[in-house]
Amino acid sequence: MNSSESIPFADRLADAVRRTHSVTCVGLDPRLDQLPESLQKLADSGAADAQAAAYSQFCCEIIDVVKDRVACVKPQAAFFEQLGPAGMVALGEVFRYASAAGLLVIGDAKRNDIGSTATAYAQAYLGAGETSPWGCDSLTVSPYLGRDSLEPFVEVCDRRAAGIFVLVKTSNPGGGLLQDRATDGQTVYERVAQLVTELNQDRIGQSGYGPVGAVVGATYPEQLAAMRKAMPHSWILIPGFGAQGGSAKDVLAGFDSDGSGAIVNNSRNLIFAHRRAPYAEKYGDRRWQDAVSEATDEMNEVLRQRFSR
Ligand SMILES: O=c1ccn([C@@H]2O[C@H](COP(=O)(O)O)[C@@H](O)[C@H]2O)c(=O)[nH]1
Repeated sequence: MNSSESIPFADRLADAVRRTHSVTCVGLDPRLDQLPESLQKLADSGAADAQAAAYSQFCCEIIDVVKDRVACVKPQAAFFEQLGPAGMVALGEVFRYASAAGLLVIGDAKRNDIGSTATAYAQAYLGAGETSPWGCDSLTVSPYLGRDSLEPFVEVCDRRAAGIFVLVKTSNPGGGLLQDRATDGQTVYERVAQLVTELNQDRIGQSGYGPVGAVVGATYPEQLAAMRKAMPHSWILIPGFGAQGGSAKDVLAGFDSDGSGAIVNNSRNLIFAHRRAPYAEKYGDRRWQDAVSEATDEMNEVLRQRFSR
């Protein structure tokens, strides 16, 4: 975990992308009804702790499959929180397992609050040792409470060589209701991007990127291109690829001219590949790990080919 790391998160991510030749981020979003049958059986009793154990095993097996294929994973806290305390224990297991496997961990919990409470969230997810049950390398955060709510996260990033991804232009169809509102000649998401850039100032590492990254959806390719230009020193986490309709062509504009600066998340279409064509026919439920492996290789390849054109 980041506790013993002194290399900034942004530089570690750049290294990991270079080493793995992959910009894929595997989203760990376990859903009981989509798990392979063998794991659904583990949760047969319906008890939260049995389901949490199934989620933990599922995610850890995925980590085993993808650890040498991708730079990072993004466990989605919601699916674990849904199970209460047992789920949160499982989430911690997944964070630690991924980290021990050498993957960078992006906790997707979209946290934030007023400054003093934000500090507690930051220490919880990005802190180290006894102050942090989670110790992720980075965390998704909401900008909605303003600059003073983001600063505590940035301070913990400075101390722990961690990173954050601020929600700038989200992938969901309804995000525009607030994010696209224009005031003082700019949209809300453009203003958030400006804030991201301001917070990164004086924090740029050797890779050319700072600890304050941004979330911009693959489902808005034009805005993604504009956001790439607006935040030249931020890593962009691009969700919305695959199940939400985003394609390799759509994400291209999120990258810098040398192919760096962005990672593309795919959750359902990778981790439940055994349920969809062509992998369902080929591997079925019993060889679900092979389906994850091939789907991940395919995503890597599709993105590499796009860059080489
Ligand atoms: O704008 C956003 C921000 C976060 N997400 C999260 O990413 C994954 C997407 O899952 P898929 O199965 O690949 O659609 C999920 O955890 C979302 O909460 C997002 O989709 N859009």
